[in-house]
Amino acid sequence: MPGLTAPLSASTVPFPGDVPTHPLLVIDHSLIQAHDPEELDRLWEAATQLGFWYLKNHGLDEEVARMFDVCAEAMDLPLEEKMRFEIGDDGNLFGYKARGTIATDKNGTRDNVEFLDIAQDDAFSWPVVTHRTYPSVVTTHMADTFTPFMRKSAAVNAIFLTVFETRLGLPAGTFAALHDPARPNGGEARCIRTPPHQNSAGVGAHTDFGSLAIVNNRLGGLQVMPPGTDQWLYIKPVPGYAICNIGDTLAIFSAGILRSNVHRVMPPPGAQSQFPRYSVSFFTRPGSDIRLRALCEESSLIAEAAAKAPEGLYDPGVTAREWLMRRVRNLRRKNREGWLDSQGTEHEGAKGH
Ligand SMILES: O=C(O)CCC(=O)C(=O)O
Ligand SMILES: [Fe+2]
Repeated sequence: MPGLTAPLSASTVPFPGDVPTHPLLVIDHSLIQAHDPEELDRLWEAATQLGFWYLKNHGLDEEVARMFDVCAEAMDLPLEEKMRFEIGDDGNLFGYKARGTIATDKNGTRDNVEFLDIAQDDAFSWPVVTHRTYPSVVTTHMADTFTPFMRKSAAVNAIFLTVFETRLGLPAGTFAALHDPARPNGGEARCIRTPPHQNSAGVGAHTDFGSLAIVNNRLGGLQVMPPGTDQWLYIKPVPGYAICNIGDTLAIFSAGILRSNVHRVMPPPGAQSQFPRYSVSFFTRPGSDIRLRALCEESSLIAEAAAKAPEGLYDPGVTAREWLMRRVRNLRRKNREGWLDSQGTEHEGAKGH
């Protein structure tokens, strides 16, 4: 009966209490800024053990709230308008990624998520276009929503990078130079929308391509597999907390000392599955022309770690741009050759590529 029960909404249906979750370390950004020694130790532990942590007191609440609103509005644009900005199969990532274009497993299962990826370079150079143009809602809200969200998120990540380079024994400013926003780079904001009532992975198991991610979630679905286990654990969204993680390019620069851990996005658990799921992320990535390699000459700690690692693991022989494009190309279903499962069955999409 109307009035007796409050209407269900995504913000009032809680994350269920009976699914396995990971108790991520909680890092207080204001204590990191104040160089609190214990907090710096905890950040280092989080970054090297799991590669994921919660971040509180980050000062991004208003910017993130605006991003959720504007991203929902942008995703509501007609599909044909969004498709004018589709990223295609050549390895580009900035723009719109339609549902069903990425394989979420080796059998080529189609993903069910839409992405809108907006380059940091475009947001920072706005209204000058550095890489490309975007759907109308993004253009309308670049200056009041995307640019401030990215500027603040980039500043948070810049502080993390300073902490990490100190701990790694790198000369001051090494990571700042590798991620200099003044030179073209792969940094971006990403909005993701998953429709309600799904039963397969939205984003398949992956490690992030770049250096650092800040993920903002209201509904569950993000899962992490702790090292040495084969169990997926949910990362429960906590109001006011962002979820931060290390990506592959920081793992490469540090010869694996900083951990880029596997994760995926499943449909929201329990009653939350009846709502569309939105997430708002920011990714810091290296300068496009930076050659990816462990920074052995710059740090004896990294040199020691690299010496123990399998040959070539932290020296992929490509620039950050080539690395990103290769990883994105490999995700697209159209570029995956021979959809062969363990029975040798060829799946749709295999031919002609
Ligand atoms: O939507 C999320 O919670 C995380 C998305 C993610 O892992 C990614 O975009 O790399
Ligand atoms: Fe990710």
